[in-house]
Amino acid sequence: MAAILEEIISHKRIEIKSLDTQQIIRNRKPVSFRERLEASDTMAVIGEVKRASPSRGDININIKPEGQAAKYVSGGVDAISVLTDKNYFKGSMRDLEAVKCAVGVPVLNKDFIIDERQIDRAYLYGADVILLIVAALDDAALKRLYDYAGTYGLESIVEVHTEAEMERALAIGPELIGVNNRDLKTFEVDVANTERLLAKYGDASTHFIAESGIKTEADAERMRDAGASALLVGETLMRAAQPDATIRSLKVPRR
Ligand SMILES: O=C(O)c1ccccc1NCC(=O)[C@H](O)[C@H](O)COP(=O)(O)O
Repeated sequence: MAAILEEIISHKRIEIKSLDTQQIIRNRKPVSFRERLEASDTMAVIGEVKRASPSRGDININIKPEGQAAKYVSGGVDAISVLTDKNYFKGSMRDLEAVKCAVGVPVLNKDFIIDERQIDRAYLYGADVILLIVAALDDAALKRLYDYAGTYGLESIVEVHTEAEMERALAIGPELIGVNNRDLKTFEVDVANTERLLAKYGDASTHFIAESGIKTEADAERMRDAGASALLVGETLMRAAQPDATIRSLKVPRR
């Protein structure tokens, strides 16, 4: 595991000790990102609320998440990702809740999930989708957490960066796989990683989401041509003067 991921996960182990295991009333039906993606004739875009990151430091820390989310929606975003980790990304579950209250599109709880209680919390705060990072989980935990999210009707994006992780992800038959272009060992970002992995695995019956380092319409076209049907975009939108216009430019027609 990359050193930064190891460090984040060891903080998560401490964080989850104080998570409440209260009984959760399952009376909310999550909004499906997969259905929206399948109905779209353009590249789907997940806009991310990302105040800061380990690789970039502060990006836009004083942002109002609900205001940023509203700009994303006016650009036609298909889902909104909210980074809720506090220590490394300066986010919170309150950010996610604020976004959920402000928009109707699916909301992704972007965090480092290693325990069922984090999934309970994601549902409780209004998430529709969660992220499971293959590099942070063994096979048994990956399957267990994937299935557990499904009991709430939450969709999971199963994130990979390497071929070995792709093999492990495909073994559980997920509907959504995120291909991260960021190497967490070096922080190097290269959209060619999606091209490389999808040249080998692009025929699998799943939806591929290209994550990280996407800036321009040309990047979106490259990701589409590689076989991705969605993009996850953080820093570019957080720094954009007009995020709505940037989103429109990334929603390139599907082939
Ligand atoms: O962004 C980081 O520095 C980072 C470091 C360690 C673990 C995860 C990290 N990023 C999470 C993400 O996956 C990105 O926020 C997401 O893919 C958007 O990336 P970008 O468009 O490049 O901001």
